[in-house]
Amino acid sequence: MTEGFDYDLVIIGAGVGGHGAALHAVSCGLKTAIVEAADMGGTCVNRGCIPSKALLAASGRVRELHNAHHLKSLGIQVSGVEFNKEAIASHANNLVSKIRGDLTNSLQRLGVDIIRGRGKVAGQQKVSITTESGEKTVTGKDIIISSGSIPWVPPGIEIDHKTVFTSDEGVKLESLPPWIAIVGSGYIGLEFSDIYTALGCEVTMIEALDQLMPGFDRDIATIAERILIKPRDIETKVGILAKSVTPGTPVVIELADAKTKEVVDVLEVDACLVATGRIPDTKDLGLESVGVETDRKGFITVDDRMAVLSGGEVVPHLWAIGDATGKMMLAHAASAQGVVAVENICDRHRLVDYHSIPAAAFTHPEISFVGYTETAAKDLGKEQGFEVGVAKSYFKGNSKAIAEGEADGMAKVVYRKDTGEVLGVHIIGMHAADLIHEAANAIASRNTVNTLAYYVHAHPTLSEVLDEAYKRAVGSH
Ligand SMILES: Cc1cc2nc3c(=O)[nH]c(=O)nc-3n(C[C@H](O)[C@H](O)[C@H](O)COP(=O)(O)OP(=O)(O)OC[C@H]3O[C@@H](n4cnc5c(N)ncnc54)[C@H](O)[C@@H]3O)c2cc1C
Ligand SMILES: NC(=O)c1ccc[n+]([C@@H]2O[C@H](COP(=O)([O-])OP(=O)(O)OC[C@H]3O[C@@H](n4cnc5c(N)ncnc54)[C@H](O)[C@@H]3O)[C@@H](O)[C@H]2O)c1
Repeated sequence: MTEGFDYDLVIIGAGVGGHGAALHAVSCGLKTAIVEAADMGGTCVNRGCIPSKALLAASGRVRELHNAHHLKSLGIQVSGVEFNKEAIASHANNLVSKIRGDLTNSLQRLGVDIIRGRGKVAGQQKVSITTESGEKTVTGKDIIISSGSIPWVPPGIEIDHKTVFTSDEGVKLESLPPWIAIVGSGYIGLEFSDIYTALGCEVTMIEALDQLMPGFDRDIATIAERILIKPRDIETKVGILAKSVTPGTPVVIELADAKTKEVVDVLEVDACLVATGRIPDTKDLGLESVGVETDRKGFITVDDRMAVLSGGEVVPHLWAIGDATGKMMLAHAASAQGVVAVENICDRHRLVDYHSIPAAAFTHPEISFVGYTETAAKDLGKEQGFEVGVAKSYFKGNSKAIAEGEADGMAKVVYRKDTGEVLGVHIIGMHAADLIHEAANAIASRNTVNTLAYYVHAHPTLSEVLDEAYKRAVGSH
């Protein structure tokens, strides 16, 4: 332990980012404390990844069992499917309690001091904490801020947490409204439309930009629309802004043209889920005590070592990770950033390689990607003077997918034509979220399609979809 300090490292926020940083800090021999104002595990464990994936698992089964045509093709007949909303909600809730308990125990077992209360930077290498039993100050040689994010609700939208709500309430599955509007077609909008339609709700999806799923590769978004939106009970309103949402029975939504802002229609629905993005939870963190200002949106500015910057200069011994930095609002990115921050605290130079961090939407089927979209790769190619190649392969040509009767989907590899380096991979199809890691590792090691095309994949597996795409890229198939 560093002399003169209570701790080597004090972490503010025990979400996935703070947890990942704490585990790595202990393995590096740092005496560590973690400060948490609310629920251990933060957004991912309590209101994000974990409960939403539990709901997707249960609702996905319901969808599958309702699909008589699909079951019949496998020789199966099911006479009626019943589900209990409360029991599905309990499955999610029980999973949250279990993972939160496991996360807390893992910290305790490793000797991390958990301090319950609201932490605040109180000058260099000092954190003050408002606890139930009063104010307490601890010193740390280094401080990591991992305070996370909260839902962003656009002006004009009123939340009553019952008829108009965000994912914070959505994951509790308190109601199954017959007709629900979902504002936003990003990750949360997509995943919840999957849950609600599987459980029998009618959905109207409202997206302000002129494309659904604007963050995804265009080919993937087109297929996603064909598989995940069109055949389901989902009406879409694209290029349309939810200008005002008023809670009640019914919920009243004023729809405006996103460009002119003029009201074009009024919707009356049973409920509304607002999934319009997230903002950093960085207010009242005492950053001014060390001369740090957040950016315009409230994110803490950091370099790729995760050191906090003020006016472009590194603030000594202060680090920030996770959603609060806005670099990539994903759980695994937050904990990877935590590991990188700790490595640098230990004087081992390490940078976050965002290019190789994968992302996934856990819809049925799943969508996943890593690296550049085709459009972004082509822009980069123009700038740097290289040509971009694209190779696609389809689940309908994959024996395992056909055996499962789930042969809808595509894998797309985007690569440099001159060197063969893989720039991006995009998959939609069965188990896409698991399949992406081979591509993520390939990008992390800057591997090329020329090498990857000769790696051997077990047969028959879904991983052969990617194998096929690499082989097509080099023209061997
Ligand atoms: C519905 C939903 C589904 C999601 N699904 C996925 C998914 O499938 N995969 C994925 O990768 N990501 C998913 N995410 C995103 C993921 O949850 C976040 O990227 C992740 O939680 C960020 O971790 P974090 O540690 O930065 O912040 P958080 O998890 O937000 O944790 C921050 C913690 O800091 C605490 N805190 C804040 N201020 C203070 C303070 N002053 N003092 C003490 N404590 C403080 C908060 O109480 C909180 O517990 C999902 C998000 C949502 C909303
Ligand atoms: N599987 C996962 O990894 C996962 C799942 C859920 C959430 N998350 C994380 O949570 C974050 C938040 O998710 P999200 O879906 O809320 O945000 P998002 O940024 O992915 O999508 C928000 C969408 O809402 C639209 N929008 C904003 N205001 C609008 C308005 N007034 N009317 C109509 N449309 C409007 C935007 O154009 C955008 O397409 C994501 O950035 C993601 O990092 C990840």
